[in-house]
Amino acid sequence: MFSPTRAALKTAAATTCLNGGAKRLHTSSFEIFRDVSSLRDRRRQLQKSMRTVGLVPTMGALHDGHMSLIRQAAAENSDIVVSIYVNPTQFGVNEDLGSYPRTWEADLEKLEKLNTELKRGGSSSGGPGGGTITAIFAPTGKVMYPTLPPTSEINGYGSFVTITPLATKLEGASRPVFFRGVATVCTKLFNIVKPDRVYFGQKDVQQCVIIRRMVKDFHIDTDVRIGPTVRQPDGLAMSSRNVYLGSRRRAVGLVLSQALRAAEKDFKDGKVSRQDILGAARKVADTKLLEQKGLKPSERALFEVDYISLADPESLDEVDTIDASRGAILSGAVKMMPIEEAQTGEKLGVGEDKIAVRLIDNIILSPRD
Ligand SMILES: Nc1ncnc2c1ncn2[C@@H]1O[C@H](COP(=O)(O)OP(=O)(O)OP(=O)(O)O)[C@@H](O)[C@H]1O
Ligand SMILES: CC(C)(CO)[C@@H](O)C(=O)[O-]
Ligand code: BAL
Repeated sequence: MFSPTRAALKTAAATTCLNGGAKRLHTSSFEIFRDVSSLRDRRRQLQKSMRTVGLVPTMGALHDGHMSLIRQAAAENSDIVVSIYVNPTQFGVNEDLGSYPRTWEADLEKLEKLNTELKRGGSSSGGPGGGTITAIFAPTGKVMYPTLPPTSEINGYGSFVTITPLATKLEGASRPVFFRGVATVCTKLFNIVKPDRVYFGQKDVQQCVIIRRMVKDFHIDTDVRIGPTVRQPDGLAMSSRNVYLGSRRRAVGLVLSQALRAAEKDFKDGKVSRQDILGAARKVADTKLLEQKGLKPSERALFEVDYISLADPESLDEVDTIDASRGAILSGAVKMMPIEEAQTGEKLGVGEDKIAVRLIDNIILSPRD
């Protein structure tokens, strides 16, 4: 019988929760691994028992988007590994690594709650597919980057995985080291966990395309599964970074999903040209920006559109006309600028809305038969 090493902490010892005003320890159903060898021991044991493993890579600050990926993994595997690691190499030197939300205790509680639900679910051992969360992998920086300290410099030294030209397009144009960092850390995670299946969210659509390409080109023995984008009722895509948005920027930030929806409507109405489809999206964004610029600094939330793209689903090359047999990816990024003047009593986000926030979103325009 496997017994956890010191590195595989039982969450019982790692988390506390408030219950009726009193702090109490609660026992939990998964193990937390901080190093590679103990997790590998566990993986070998699962392999011997013919169990299947689904890996859900995350950077923590968990929300319903992450939970839906875990549910999907539970429907398709017996055991789920959730990794929580804020990977420094995917943040550019001037990006928000330092302020990226870190909510370890709350994350564990959410995972515990979900596991209870999965255990009660469809089958005797777990959710509809029988799966439950078996392990959390929360490595240290030294574990993930054992030789050289991680660098975010474009020409910095290190062992990196690069997937070009995909990594240079769309998000990569504004975040030049982003996908090098993502591909590198995911290669490490896949090597460590050896998952049968890996789960990624469509919200980060370029990441999905790149991971698929990486798995194909490096013959990585895993199946890439993509979960749908989970949204707030008004359409805003859930994202860990949404906590930075106070009510004013949150309301205006909806412009991205609204612009993409307008473009999707044109496609559904039979239009296939770039000009028509992106024109519809730009009109929504331009109108909103003009409206905001007309308001007082204490009332407005300004934003910059980084890109709105209509691209081929595999190459991510921009397309002039949608090929009906391939469909296209409609995607965009906007930067919500810091608010200029807060009102008394205004609901502000984490960081008091002084941090610029990059929002991304996309819609898949499916091939027509
Ligand atoms: N709204 C969502 N719906 C479905 N999957 C999501 C959603 N948001 C994130 N994911 C997926 O969860 C996984 C982990 O993402 P991550 O931890 O970076 O969260 P995030 O919300 O994307 O954070 P960020 O604010 O950095 O974009 C990724 O595969 C990502 O695509
Ligand atoms: C896949 C990932 C966990 C790699 O750090 C990250 O890019 C994310 O959360 O989308
Ligand atoms: N989910 C994307 C992670 C990032 O923006 O760094």
